[in-house]
Amino acid sequence: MKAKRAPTIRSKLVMLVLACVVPASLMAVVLIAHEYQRAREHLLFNLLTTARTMMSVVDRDIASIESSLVALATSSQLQAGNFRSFYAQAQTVLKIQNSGENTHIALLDIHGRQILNTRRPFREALPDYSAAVGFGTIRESGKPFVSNLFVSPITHRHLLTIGVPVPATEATRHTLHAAIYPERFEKLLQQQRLPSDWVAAVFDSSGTIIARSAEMQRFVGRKGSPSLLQHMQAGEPLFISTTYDGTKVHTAVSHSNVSDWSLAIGIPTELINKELRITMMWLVLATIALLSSSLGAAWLIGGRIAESIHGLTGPALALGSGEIVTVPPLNLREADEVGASLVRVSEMLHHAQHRANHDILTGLANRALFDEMLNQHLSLCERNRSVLSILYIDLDGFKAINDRHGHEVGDKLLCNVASRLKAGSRHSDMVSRLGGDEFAIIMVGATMHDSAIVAGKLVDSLSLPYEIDDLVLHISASIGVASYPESGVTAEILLQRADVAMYRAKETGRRRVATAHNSN
Ligand SMILES: Nc1nc2c(ncn2[C@@H]2O[C@H](COP(=O)(O)OP(=O)(O)OP(=O)(O)O)[C@@H](O)[C@H]2O)c(=O)[nH]1
Repeated sequence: MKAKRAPTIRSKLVMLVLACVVPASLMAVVLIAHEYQRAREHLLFNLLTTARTMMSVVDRDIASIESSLVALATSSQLQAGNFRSFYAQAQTVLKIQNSGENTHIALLDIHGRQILNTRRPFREALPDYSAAVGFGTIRESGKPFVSNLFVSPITHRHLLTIGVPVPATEATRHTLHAAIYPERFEKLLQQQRLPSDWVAAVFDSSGTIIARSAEMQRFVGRKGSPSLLQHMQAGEPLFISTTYDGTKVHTAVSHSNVSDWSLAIGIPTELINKELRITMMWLVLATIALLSSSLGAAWLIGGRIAESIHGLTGPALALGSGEIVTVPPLNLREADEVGASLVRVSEMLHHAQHRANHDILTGLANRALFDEMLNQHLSLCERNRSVLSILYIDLDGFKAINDRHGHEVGDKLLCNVASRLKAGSRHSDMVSRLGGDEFAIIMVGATMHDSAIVAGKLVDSLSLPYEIDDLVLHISASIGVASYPESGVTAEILLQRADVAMYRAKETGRRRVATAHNSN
């Protein structure tokens, strides 16, 4: 079965970025949605409060007209039946109230006929509109009455009236009416300075539009949309209605018990949602930008880290093969620390290997390395049909130095001997200390004759005086020489032959060289 590949540093960093950015983005979406919901509720509350405020403004206006009518109804001229003077008085009241062209006053007699109308000259014949202005209702209830919208029989324009009974005897009871054109309420709505997206409209009790804060002429006299009327009839203060052209509108309605009118304010649902959509779009764009830049950075950083770690592979392999490792700067602290450890370990390994194969005192190869190298060289000699020789060296009179001057001096003497042996042999020769005061040299490519000459020179060199710690010491050396292949073909035989030759050199007077083929 194929082993599952471990994830790379890059993929881990990419996952880290995703783990950081994605939850943060989701959290932002939730917060924005929550904030939007809160803002929407606040907006709808404002919508409803404004609708109620505006309805009360309209109510106040109606009340002010009504109180003016009530005051006029008590006029002495009217009571005395002096209609000409009353006509002038009514015009003065309208002027004082600054009602302009939008409001007129009409007086109806006991039969509902218009006696006077400030819109027309006094005594001019006037049409009958008693049904529209609620003449019968006022007479029956004796209370003020606010009419619905109707078309004036005089001006043929849309009109509303507010009527009050005139206190008098049953026989002379009149009704007094203020005729108001819808523009008066349009003006009122516009004075409220609604935000540009908001539209307010006043509806009479039949659901007909009396006034509108925008596009008044297009809508006045029309019924509200079926959806709007349905919600209004159900008495809902806040709802989503649909306009004639199918637009969804968040609507707030306030109903007046004074006039039985309603005031509705609407704001297109689309406008409310648009804001959220724009915020969400920015959030998505910001998330994409953040995610791409973070992923790009993660990819780049991951690549650099991977590069630094890959830089350790070569040194690690070199360490395995026992080489001394060098690690270049990897531009990542952790990787540099691992690299430094690899270098330290390789040095420790190297020292351990050196200690295992070398003599601690003199630094020369020890017996183990001597045996290993001798066997290797013999194999090569056998394959290449070449020759080698070994010199077996034993110092003469070394014990006496030790006994007389102590081991410390003896040690220093051994080190001096090692130096002279190395100086007297070739670089390709291997000098080793076999133990105590015994040394051996492998001379690759050297015949018995050649090596005996070198051995002779070494005997001379080793016999020169040694200056150690203000002492001048004298020793000599006996050397046995054996050669491959003439003295033997194995390491054991060659070494034994050289040893025997060395002993013979000692026996025959020391400070001399003896060759194996002479002695065996
Ligand atoms: N200072 C010192 N002495 C050592 C060391 N290893 C062995 N020896 C001494 O070297 C001496 C070697 O003994 P021998 O070979 O009999 O000494 P020698 O006087 O050279 O005798 P011959 O070989 O017969 O000439 C002994 O006294 C050992 O204690 C060492 O590492 N340091």
